[in-house]
Amino acid sequence: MIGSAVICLPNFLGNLFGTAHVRLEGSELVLQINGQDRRISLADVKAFPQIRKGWFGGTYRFDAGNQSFVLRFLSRKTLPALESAVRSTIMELADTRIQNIYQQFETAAVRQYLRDSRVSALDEDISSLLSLYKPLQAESGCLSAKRLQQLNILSAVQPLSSTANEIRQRFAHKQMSSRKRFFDQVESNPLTEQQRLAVIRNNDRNLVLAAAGTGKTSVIVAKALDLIDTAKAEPKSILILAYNNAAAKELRERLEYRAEQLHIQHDRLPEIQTFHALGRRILIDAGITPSLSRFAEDRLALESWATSWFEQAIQHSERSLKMFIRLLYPAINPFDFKTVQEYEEYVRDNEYRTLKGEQVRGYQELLIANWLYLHCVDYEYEPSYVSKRRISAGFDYRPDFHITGTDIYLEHFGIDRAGNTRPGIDNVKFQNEMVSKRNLHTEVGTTLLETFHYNWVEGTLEDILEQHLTEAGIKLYKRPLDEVLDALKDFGGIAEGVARYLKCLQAIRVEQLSGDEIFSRLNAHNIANADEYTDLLSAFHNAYKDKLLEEERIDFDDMIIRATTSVLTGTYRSHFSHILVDEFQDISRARMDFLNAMIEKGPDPILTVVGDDWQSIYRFSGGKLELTTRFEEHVGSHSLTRLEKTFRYNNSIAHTAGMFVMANPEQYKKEISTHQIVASPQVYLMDDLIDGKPDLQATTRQIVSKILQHSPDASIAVMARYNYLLQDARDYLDEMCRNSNITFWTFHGSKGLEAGHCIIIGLSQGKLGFPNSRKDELVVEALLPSLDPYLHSEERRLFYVAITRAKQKCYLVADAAAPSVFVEELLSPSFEVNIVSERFSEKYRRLHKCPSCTSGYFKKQSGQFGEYYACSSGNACPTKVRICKDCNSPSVDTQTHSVCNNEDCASKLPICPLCGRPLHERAGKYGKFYGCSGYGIPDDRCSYTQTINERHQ
Ligand SMILES: Nc1ncnc2c1ncn2[C@@H]1O[C@H](COP(=O)(O)OP(=O)(O)OP(=O)(O)O)[C@@H](O)[C@H]1O
Repeated sequence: MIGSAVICLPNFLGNLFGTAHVRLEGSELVLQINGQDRRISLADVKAFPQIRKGWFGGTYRFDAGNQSFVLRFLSRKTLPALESAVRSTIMELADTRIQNIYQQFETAAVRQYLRDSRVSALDEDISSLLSLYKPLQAESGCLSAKRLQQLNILSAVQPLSSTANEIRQRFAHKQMSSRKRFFDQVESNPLTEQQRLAVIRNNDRNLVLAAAGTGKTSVIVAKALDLIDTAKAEPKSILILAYNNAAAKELRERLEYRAEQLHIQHDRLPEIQTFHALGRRILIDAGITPSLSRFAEDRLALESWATSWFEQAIQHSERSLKMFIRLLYPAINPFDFKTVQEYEEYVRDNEYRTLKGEQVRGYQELLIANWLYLHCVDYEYEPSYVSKRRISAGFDYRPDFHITGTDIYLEHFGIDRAGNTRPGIDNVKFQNEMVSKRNLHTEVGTTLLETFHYNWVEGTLEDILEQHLTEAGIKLYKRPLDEVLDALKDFGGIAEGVARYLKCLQAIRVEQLSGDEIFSRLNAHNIANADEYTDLLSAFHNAYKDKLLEEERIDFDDMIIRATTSVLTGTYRSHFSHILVDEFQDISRARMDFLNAMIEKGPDPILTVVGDDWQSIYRFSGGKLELTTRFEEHVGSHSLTRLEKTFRYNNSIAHTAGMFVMANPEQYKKEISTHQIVASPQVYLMDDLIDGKPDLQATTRQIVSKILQHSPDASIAVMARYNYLLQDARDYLDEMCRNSNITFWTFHGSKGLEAGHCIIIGLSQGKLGFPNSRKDELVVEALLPSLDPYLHSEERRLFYVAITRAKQKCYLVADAAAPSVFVEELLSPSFEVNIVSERFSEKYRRLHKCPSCTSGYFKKQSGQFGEYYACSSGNACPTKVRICKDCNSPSVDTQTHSVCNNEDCASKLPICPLCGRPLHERAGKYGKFYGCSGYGIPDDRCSYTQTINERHQ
């Protein structure tokens, strides 16, 4: 019986101090303190109350809820009756309490996947229940057999923090069998065990980590339908977020089709939205009518607005114009390169164009050229010197600048104040060459003006130029601003700057950077002129925001940012209890903030994200890979499910692509198994040569016709890093496309697609090669989400995406003379690539290897004077190479001979040590001798001669 009114009064001391009395009313203990009643439910007490009788009366102590109570100076006479009544009431409550807690446990951990957020509260309840009733287990008759059993179960699972995983496994195991029929039928093929687990696991946060072709879409479809089929969630409370419209459409179609197969009605399907569409709807719900700016969808309109903004900004202000010119190219300091290779690759892959439009070697040359142009000084860059005289072996003397119409030359020497050269350059040799150049000018009677790297470092380069030229009698005038602006437009400088600053704007918007943050990011990346860039970018960003405000429009970033604010401020209330996100590896900071707001303000939702860290390729639009690779750190505790069985491609493609992408230690390690098993490599490496000459068109056509010959219905994708290569391919394959299934994808555009055969072209080194390693994007790079430090990490993932589009065979077409570094990596036997072309053999590669550059190879080119070899390091390479007259291989100049690189030929052509022209055998009155072939050249006659065995002049 509950409800005997028992009262325990204070004793005389209690009365004196005005202490409480305690009474039991039903299942409530009422403490009367200072005339006020305080009611405590005995269903909340954590342990039996303790009484103590002392000299000054009884003490009553108990814990309830989160509070402990100690009542003193109680009447010793009435205390035992109260204690016994309270004790019996607690015992009478045992049945209900055990049942309640057990039910809570059952609901949270047996009928559902145990959520992390439930563990600690449940653990606490179970632990107080056990401490209260466990000791009474032995007292016969106290508890029913059922309650005893429940108590035992609760005792066995305690503490939940340790047993949670086992409990979850048991749950998953049971679901596997009870939901087998569903899992077998929900997709066109039975789900794999991993896919089933991804559906079953409904922790607060769930990460489904997949690889290409492992059925991520299948998992999302199955998970949504499972929630509906089991009535775990109302369709309206499920939200699926797709990366873009195309992905949302595909998901919608697949979901509708599968739902139909399962007889789930069309109106019982969840919402599939892109982040933007949802953001827009939230804003509408919150009473804001968002009109999308035309800039968001019309790239040309944005470019044209940005172009006129920059033109306006610079055409009336000399300061702004100069700043624009100065910032157009990154101020790279050659002394900052740690290795020669780094420097060579930098020169190879980057372009500095002067206001006159010519390409120069580096930033300091650019400054000089532009300074001359701005001061109306006509010049030629790296002209042939009046004499073909050599300064060093294999290299004609070409001074940096010649002032047109004069005999004045300008050399910019790369040394610091102490006379040191940049790392990797032989200091002594360089100093000797400087002396030789000076001597040559003296000998020939030309004027040499000198500037130095340290002038630039000290900020005096332009002053010194002015001083030298004035002293040399050159008149300097300021070129009118409109002429300079026209020059900028003519060589594409404005367009180049605008394109880059628009990328910066995108990064600033998506990362939501303030002016201070822009500056600190640029600074952290050692960008020279960071303060000027910050001013320029902040002004550009403000102008953009003003433009949107003026037109009362928003852009895509606003949609998400403002929707997040609506969720956080409560103007929009989220009703989604399950949020599923596709392509999580490319999620941006702004999108994650939006998700966090939906979680914080929503009805305790479960978040499931599906992604593949190997396929994260959208950093340029804000993709923050670390949210996936460091999920625990950023998002919190979660259940992880890996999808490692791929249905798209065979073990050969999986092995090559997987090993390649995992070379970066920052990527998750995965063991990919494949549905299709083949015995031989299906990734083929071919060169682009036809009859020994590079011919990409003919090579691609040849591969396509071979594929069609074997399987006329084959689906073929021609893929490249850049669109322009595909544009060409579309043209030259036009005819073949008419009767066959050929598509053209950029690597980025191929995401989510597949074809039987993939032909990957453009795998060369260089500026438009792959991987892309241009430094002019440094400012953009600094503003984008941080990148893992592994070299070319994003481009590596891009290559992984490209290779894994192929279901059967993947053909890599590379420039054998200067293959992409990725192709060089794939040459290692551990990749098991089928190397079709012998041009990739060690011997052939040695034959084309440039002896002066670390990663340069000689490539045959055609020019107005016929064919010639050039080193792939471009401007960075000082080597002079000719075509060997005996075997057509590259032949490299030394001081006295041009020596064929082909070890089987080893032909040696004697050349003139003074001017590098070939020596011809001649007959004289003292016998045969070699004479320089430059003897008959009127303007630069070289009369060098040499006896056949012994040299003399
Ligand atoms: N359990 C399965 N059994 C057989 N085939 C499956 C299974 N799950 C998915 N597939 C098939 O595998 C192919 C790839 O699936 P899906 O498009 O979902 O992969 P994905 O992981 O999204 O690929 P990617 O990341 O490359 O875009 C589809 O043709 C799909 O039907």
